[in-house]
Parts: sequence; structure tokens; C-alpha cells
Amino acid sequence: MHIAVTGNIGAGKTSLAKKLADHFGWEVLFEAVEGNPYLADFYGDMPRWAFHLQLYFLKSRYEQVLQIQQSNKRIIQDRTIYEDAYIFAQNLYEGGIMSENDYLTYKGIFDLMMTSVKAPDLTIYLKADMPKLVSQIKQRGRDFEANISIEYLQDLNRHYDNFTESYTYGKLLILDVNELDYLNNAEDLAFVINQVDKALLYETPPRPKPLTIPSLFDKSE
Ligand SMILES: Nc1ncnc2c1ncn2[C@@H]1O[C@H](COP(=O)(O)OP(=O)(O)OP(=O)(O)O)[C@@H](O)[C@H]1O
Repeated sequence: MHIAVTGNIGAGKTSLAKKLADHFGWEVLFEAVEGNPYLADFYGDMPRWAFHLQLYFLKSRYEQVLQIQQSNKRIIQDRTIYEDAYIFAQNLYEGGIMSENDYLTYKGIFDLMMTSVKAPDLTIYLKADMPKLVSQIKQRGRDFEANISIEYLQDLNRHYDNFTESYTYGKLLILDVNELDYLNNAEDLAFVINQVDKALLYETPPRPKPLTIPSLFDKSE
């Protein structure tokens, strides 16, 4: 079984993945942050390092997907391969930070990978507004994230909204985490566990719109 936690920077994915793994006895696969050779450089000079960083995350996320698909364990993944392409890479391309050639090369590799990627059985979207994201990013105090702009976070949130509205890959549980503190508050954690339990048990209605990348299609037509 494959569970995935998705959401913007600072939404609280890593903490929730750990809590759910403890509760349900799942294994956790974390994001490639420690030892990532491009992340700090990327935040210092996005146009210079965007393509390198995207390829690095894509490679490490694809490794995780293969690991999950080859395993018979129950695994919770901290962020999905879809977010790399449909949120981060697309945002960098649309913002003029990643060139069209780089984006098309990246997308070509992503599309090839997608032929062998199976969707998670359940995806949990942690929906958070700016104040929550900003305060959690500040609180964890990573040097390289100190200069993340509000505009970058807002653009990512806009992509997250579009992505989750048209998500068709499988079951999606949307959790508004603005008022939740599942790290320190046992009631909040119990609420989240209950929501996850229900989502695992019941079918969710099919979602209406297919997932597309409009900007790319507009250009190639
Ligand atoms: N494809 C990507 N492109 C650009 N930056 C990325 C990409 N994937 C992850 N990142 C960045 O890598 C870092 C990941 O850190 P981390 O694993 O703590 O996740 P996070 O997004 O901050 O999650 P959370 O606080 O919800 O646990 C963040 O700065 C995040 O924005």
C-alpha cells in the first residue's frame, strides 16, 4: 500500500508522515533534503540551478516510486513525483526561471517515467494558507529557506490548488491544516488519524476534470 503526503513548503508533511507511520506501523520515505547537492544553491540563484535541482528531485522521487512498487510493505511517502512536475517545475517555467528548452527536456523525462508510475492508493493534501506556511518555515529555521519570498509560496499554493482540484490519479484526502496542530495536540492528531482511516476504508467519488498542463499544451498547438 502506498500513501503519500502532499503540500506546500512548511505545510507539515514530514511531521505528519512520521506521526501516521508511528500510528499505523507504516514505513516512511522522506524527501532528499539532507545531502541534496543543489537545494541551498537553488535558493541562492534559482535560474542557475533550477534545472539541476528538478532533475535531482525527479531522479530521487522516481527511485522511491520504484522502491514502493517493488515492495510489499505499507509505505508513506513525503511528497509525490507529481508535485515535482506539476507544481515546482511548472511554476519555475511559467515564472521564466526555467527556460522552455530545459522544461521540455525535463517534461520529456517525466512523461517517460510516468509510463511506469502507479498512483498512490491514498494522497493526503495538507492545505495551508500563507501565515501558517511562513510561521512553520520560520520555526524550523533552515538557513537556505530564510529568503523564500511570499510570492514564491503564493505561486506554489496556486499550483497546489489547481493540481488538487483536477487530481484524477486516485483517492485524495484534503485536510485544511491551518487550525490543526497534530504535532503537539493529541485531539488534533486523533482527528487526522480518523480522517485517514475513513479515507482508506471508503471509496471517494470520481473527480471530474482530467489533469493537464495548459501552458505547455497552449505552446505546442
Ligand atoms: N521539485 C522541487 N523543486 C524545488 N524545491 C523543492 C522540490 N521538492 C522539494 N523542494 C524543496 O525541498 C525542501 C524540502 O524540505 P522538506 O522535506 O522539509 O519539505 P517541505 O516542503 O518543507 O515540507 P514540510 O514542512 O511540509 O514537511 C523544501 O525547501 C522544498 O521546497
